[in-house]
Amino acid sequence: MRFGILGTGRITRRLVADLQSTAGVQVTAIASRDVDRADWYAQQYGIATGVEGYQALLGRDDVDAVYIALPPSMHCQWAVAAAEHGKHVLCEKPLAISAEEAHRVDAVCQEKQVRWLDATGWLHHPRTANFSGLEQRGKLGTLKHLSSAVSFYEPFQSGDHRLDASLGGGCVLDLGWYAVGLPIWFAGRPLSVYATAVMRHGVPYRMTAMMWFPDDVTATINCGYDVTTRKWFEVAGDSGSIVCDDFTRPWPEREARFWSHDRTGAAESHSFEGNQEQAMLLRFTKPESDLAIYQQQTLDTQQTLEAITQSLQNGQRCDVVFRERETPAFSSVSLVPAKPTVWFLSGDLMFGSRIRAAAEAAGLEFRMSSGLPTGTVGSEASDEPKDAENQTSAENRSLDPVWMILDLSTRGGMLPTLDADSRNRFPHATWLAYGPHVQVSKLKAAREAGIELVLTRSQFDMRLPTLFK
Ligand SMILES: NC(=O)C1=CN([C@@H]2O[C@H](COP(=O)(O)OP(=O)(O)OC[C@H]3O[C@@H](n4cnc5c(N)ncnc54)[C@H](OP(=O)(O)O)[C@@H]3O)[C@@H](O)[C@H]2O)C=CC1
Ligand SMILES: O=C1CO[C@H](CO)[C@@H](O)[C@@H]1O
Repeated sequence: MRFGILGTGRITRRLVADLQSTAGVQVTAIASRDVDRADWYAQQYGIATGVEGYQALLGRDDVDAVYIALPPSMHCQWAVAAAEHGKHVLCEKPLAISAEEAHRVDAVCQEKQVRWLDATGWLHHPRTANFSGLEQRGKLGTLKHLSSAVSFYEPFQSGDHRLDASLGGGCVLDLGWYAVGLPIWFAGRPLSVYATAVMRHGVPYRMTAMMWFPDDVTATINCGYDVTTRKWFEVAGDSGSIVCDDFTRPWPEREARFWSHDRTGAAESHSFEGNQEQAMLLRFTKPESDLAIYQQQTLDTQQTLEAITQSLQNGQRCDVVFRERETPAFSSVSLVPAKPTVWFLSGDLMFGSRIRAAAEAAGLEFRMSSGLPTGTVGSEASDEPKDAENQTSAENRSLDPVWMILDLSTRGGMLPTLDADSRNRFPHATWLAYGPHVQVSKLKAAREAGIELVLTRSQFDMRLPTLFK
């Protein structure tokens, strides 16, 4: 994949090297507002072309994908413009400055059939799959509380966008992206948030928030610009905890690490090699790798940060109202033989990673979406060209759900749409619904809707390791 870069700032300098050292990736052009700066960077980093202005880069035939490394307020505009030019979009975090903008990026990329991902590196470090996988998760017991803290002492350059509200500045969108993203990754979508901030330079300078999740899971987070460098989290269950002190990026010259604790204080230390940015780039550029779980994480993080901002403004605890993706990840055309798939209807990324592990252990594909996929299985192949750009969507279309798993704690629920018609679209699927044992009426409604297997969360938990075998 041939990349063009928008912007010549601090993060660009770091990511160019990762782009240039990732297999299958080339950097062919870099654009700046100032042509001399573009040329200087091109020469300095061995990039073929320096381009004046971001728009000119989008028109180039030697660019398949853009890396957007601009201030946050410019992300949506340039991500949408890139997608409209048929370019894949790798955008720096935060994806946008509002949930509405983030969903616009998602919708346009889906419509134009280009891939998108935000450049949150830690999600792709090999360590992350380990600390959120079945084995570590099992040691926690039932999840209860999460904490995270991300800060840097005044990491500014002159005229820094972090201190300019009109450019999307402030620690909420910047460092809160990591601190809030962490509990979402483990616990799924929060129900509500409460936040308070120290304001300086017209932007949130230090922010502390509380988050509430289903099943009485809670989280406390802190981020800011006037505290020393911290990038830690603790995830605690009723029988153990995981502690990590470098989750956003390993400390320089040290391996990535975390510790698992049991209730007696015995700690096991884990360390990992790996370059998270290269892992992210490989995932982004390989057509067969599914980005849906990361895109959902992005959209849910953006929505939660919006509720945090609302709480800062009105001083109240705010519900987080999630909107679903406009264009579903599954559509009606099958171009290649369908692959048996476990489809998880939920926003719970943590549980999703466990179901993925169990599905993959049984040789099944895994997909997750928060809305019911549209389309049918095994419909006629279309005359759409099978070129490289279409491979990903073709691959997505060739899935045959053999399990449809419905998380009843998903907000709004999906039962009303589970009529016979929608179920008939997936003729090979066994339907399973699960939810907290206290949600008696939801479990009953699922049974009445004709779902074959209705389980409490703990029953599902116990059956999961062997369910698909
Ligand atoms: N993933 C990660 O680990 C990190 C991510 N980031 C994210 O990357 C993005 C960029 O951050 P960073 O590289 O530190 O920012 P910089 O200010 O260093 O660079 C931003 C670049 O955007 C361009 N730009 C266009 N318009 C403006 C404007 N009005 N003001 C300032 N710059 C402008 C400039 O390039 P030019 O003039 O050449 O067009 C500038 O060099 C942010 O969203 C940030 O959150 C940042 C650090 C780490
Ligand atoms: O994502 C980021 C990671 O660290 C930086 C501090 O140097 C942040 O400000 C930045 O935006």
